[in-house]
Amino acid sequence: MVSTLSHIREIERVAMGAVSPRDAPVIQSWLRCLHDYKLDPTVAQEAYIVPEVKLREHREQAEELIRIGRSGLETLFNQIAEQNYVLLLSDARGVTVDFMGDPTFDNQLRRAGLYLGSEWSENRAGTCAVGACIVSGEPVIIHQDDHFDTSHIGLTCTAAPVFDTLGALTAVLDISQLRSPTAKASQQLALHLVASTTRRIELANLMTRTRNDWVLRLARSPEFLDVDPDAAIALDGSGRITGMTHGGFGALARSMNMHGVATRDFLGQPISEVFDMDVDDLPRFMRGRPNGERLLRARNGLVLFASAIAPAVSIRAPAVPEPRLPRALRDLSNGDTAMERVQARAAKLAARDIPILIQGETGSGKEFLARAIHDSCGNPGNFVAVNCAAIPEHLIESELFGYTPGAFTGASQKGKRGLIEEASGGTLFLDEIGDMPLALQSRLLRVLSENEVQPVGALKARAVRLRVLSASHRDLAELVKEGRFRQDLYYRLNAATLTLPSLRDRQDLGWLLDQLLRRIEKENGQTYRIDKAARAALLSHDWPGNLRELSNALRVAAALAEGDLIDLDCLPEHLFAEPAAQDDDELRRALSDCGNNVSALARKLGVNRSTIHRRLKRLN
Ligand SMILES: Nc1ncnc2c1ncn2[C@@H]1O[C@H](COP(=O)(O)OP(=O)(O)OP(=O)(O)O)[C@@H](O)[C@H]1O
Repeated sequence: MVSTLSHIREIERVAMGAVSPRDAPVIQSWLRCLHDYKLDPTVAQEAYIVPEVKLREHREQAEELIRIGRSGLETLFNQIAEQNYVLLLSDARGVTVDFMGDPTFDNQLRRAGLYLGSEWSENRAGTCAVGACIVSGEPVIIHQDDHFDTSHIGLTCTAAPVFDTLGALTAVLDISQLRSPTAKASQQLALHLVASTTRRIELANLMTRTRNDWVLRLARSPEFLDVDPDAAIALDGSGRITGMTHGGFGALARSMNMHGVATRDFLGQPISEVFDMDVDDLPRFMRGRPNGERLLRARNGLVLFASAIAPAVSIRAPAVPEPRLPRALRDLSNGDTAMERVQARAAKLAARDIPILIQGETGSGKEFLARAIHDSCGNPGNFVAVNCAAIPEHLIESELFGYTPGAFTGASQKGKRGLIEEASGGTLFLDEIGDMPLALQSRLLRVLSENEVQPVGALKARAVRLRVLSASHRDLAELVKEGRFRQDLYYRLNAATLTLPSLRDRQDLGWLLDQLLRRIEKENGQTYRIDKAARAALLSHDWPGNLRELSNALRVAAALAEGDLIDLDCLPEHLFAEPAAQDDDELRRALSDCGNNVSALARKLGVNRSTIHRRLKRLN
């Protein structure tokens, strides 16, 4: 093994610009350690294990990934345990959230940092496989004195990234040995094993998350098509790519000569842009067909084998077929549990004439959902949205109910059909219903009970047939208690409630961001890219104005973009503002009241754990 001193001298020579025979990823990482993280090669630092409480938080956040990845990890561990490898699954911040190793060596492994809770981010540990993999997004071997810190130069570590279906790096799988042969080539098999395990974890994750989409599996050879494909793509009902196994598809894209194209750029594209097929061809690729018929030609000519799996809702439960979500409701989310529940309930309610109250913070998409329910219910009439807070109080009555010619001073000579009548045969959407004056609440109640409307000044009522959806960001039950909202109207409007999650609690924020950007691209007739830092800033903001705020921020960013690149400079400054100090103190106190248990606090405040973690992170 090399001496500590000669290792330090080598790093110093590289720092001076000397040419080195080491692999490029190693040299790039050494330079980052020196220049970006200002690490000193002469200062050795033992491996860092995060405190128990922190580890619990990291594990809680990675809970689903650990569950999905477990069987792949166990299979891999069984293959490598004989050679005294240990296996580490780290999160995107480099903290080991799952670990498998031989308990006989527990003490040595813990000291070396090959243990649950060890943090292998590059800025803390210097060049290491997990850290270099997080930065580059590529599989990597960091063998013995490739490590920057002399404390780690005995180890050999091989890591590969795990991406979520939208291309964000969510975890790194690493296998390491305390002692290994000197030749780095001895780790090539390890590299192959971790890369194929991450490919399988990504596939399992895609299958779990895209139950409402088609999945197209791709393989270079027919034997592996159904058992261990090279990559998989999820497609929505119109044939657009909604997700993929990024590691596997990246490798396929390279063999299709698509070098330098980020796999994320394929999201939202019609499948016909990449392959010689259309959405209607998908059933042709389903299992049971001879492999010869399941050939798929890429646009560049490469021929692959493809196997299609229809949306799982109709496949997995043939006995009680779940209706596929109507198109308009299907596109509201992608992988957010709370939204999936809202969508499923909305689809069932849309089919019946049941009044629905939609609750949610401002900008969380209440009107968007109401419109989707209207579009799904098949009523031929209009969707008429009335914002009860925006119409001046003295006009609400005439706007809603209409009036007869000359009904009051200033009224039009021709009279006016009210919005309620406009909506007859369709949907009346009463937004901010909590702001409707009490007197009008009684008249509205009569319309709903008797299915007729009496315009101002009219002697006779006219029949109407309405579906009523209403929304409020205020707690209507509370307004009823305070006597500011009629209880009977509340029950009439609120046969069922749908509550939209706020944006900061959504698990599919990255997907929403891409959706909104696609919409802006269409409006502007131009495509955009968001760089890593800007994307991270967008993903970590709290979004008090929810989807409206995000959509506006992206519109401004697109306008400010140099060419097609959206970077930090294009984002509104308030995105980087810190929360008020008073809020921070309150949060600390609330956490301490809950015995420093994040889950308990999240339950108490009615938000996701990730929201609390994000705020705590900002508090440091
Ligand atoms: N699921 C979605 N996908 C894409 N865009 C959405 C989605 N939901 C809402 N939006 C967009 O977000 C913005 C705000 O949505 P919307 O007006 O429906 O919110 P709201 O909750 O009704 O707001 P408010 O409380 O102010 O009335 C709109 O521009 C809408 O197009």
